[in-house]
Amino acid sequence: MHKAIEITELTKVYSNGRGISNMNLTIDQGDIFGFLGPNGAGKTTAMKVMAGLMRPDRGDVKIFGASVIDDYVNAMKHVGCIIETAESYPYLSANENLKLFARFYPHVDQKRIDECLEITGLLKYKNEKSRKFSLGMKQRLGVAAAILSKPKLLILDEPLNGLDVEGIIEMRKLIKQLVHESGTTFFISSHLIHDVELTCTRIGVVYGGQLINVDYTHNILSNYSSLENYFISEVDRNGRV
Ligand SMILES: Nc1ncnc2c1ncn2[C@@H]1O[C@H](COP(=O)(O)OP(=O)(O)OP(=O)(O)O)[C@@H](O)[C@H]1O
Repeated sequence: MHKAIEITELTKVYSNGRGISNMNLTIDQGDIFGFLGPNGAGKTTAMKVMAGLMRPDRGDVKIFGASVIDDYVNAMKHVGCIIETAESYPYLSANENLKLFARFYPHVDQKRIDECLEITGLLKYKNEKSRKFSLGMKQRLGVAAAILSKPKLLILDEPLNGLDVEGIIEMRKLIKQLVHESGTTFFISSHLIHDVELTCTRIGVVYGGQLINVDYTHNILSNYSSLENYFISEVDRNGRV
C-alpha cells in the first residue's frame, strides 16, 4: 500500500532567505496529521508545494505514490484541499457554488452535492447566498467543495482560523466523522496547540522552516503533561530562532 504522503528533502527558500529547508515526512493512510507551528514557521509554504501551487527548489512530494512535480494529475486525483482561505462566490448560493466546483468532476452530480451539504450541515442553507454565511459556515462550504470528489486525502491549511468555540468543535467533529465514515486521511496545519492535541493522531512540529520532530499524539501525551509542554521543549531543544 502506498503511503498517503511522502515528503523528501523538501526545500523552498524565498529571495529574503526565509521558507522551508530539507523537510522529510511520511504520512500513513488514515492518519489525522497535525502540522503544528507558529506564524511564519513554513506550514503554508510546504502545503503550497504539496498542492502543486508552488515548485520547490529541491526535493519532492509524492501523494499515493505519484510525484506532484512529475505526475501532477495522478498525484492530485485523490486530493481535496483548502489552502489559505476557503473561497466562495458570495452572490451564489451554497448549492450554486458547489455546482461550479462539480464541473471539474464529471461523476459529481446533484445527489453528491446534496450529500456533501448534508455531511457539512449546510443542507438547510442550500439556497442561501454564501455572502450571508458566518465564517464557520464558509469554512464548512469549503470542506463541502473539497470532499465533492470523495478524495482519499484532505489537505487543510488552518481550517480553524477565525472560528469561534462552537465552530471549532463542529469542524473537529466533521473531521472525525469523515475519518470514521470514509477513512479519509487528513493533513491539517494549525498554530492552535490545544486543538491539534484534541484532533490529530500524529503531530509534526515545524519551527523556523524546519520540521523538528514527529510523533504520535498518544506517545507525546504519555511523556508530557500537555502538547504545549512538548512543543516548548522541542523548540528549546532545537534552539529558538
Ligand atoms: N512569497 C513570499 N515571499 C517571501 N517570503 C515569504 C513568502 N511567503 C512566505 N514567506 C516567508 O516564509 C516564511 C514561512 O511562511 P509561511 O507562510 O509558510 O508560514 P506559516 O507557517 O504558514 O505561517 P502562518 O501561520 O502565519 O500562515 C515566513 O517567514 C514568511 O514571511
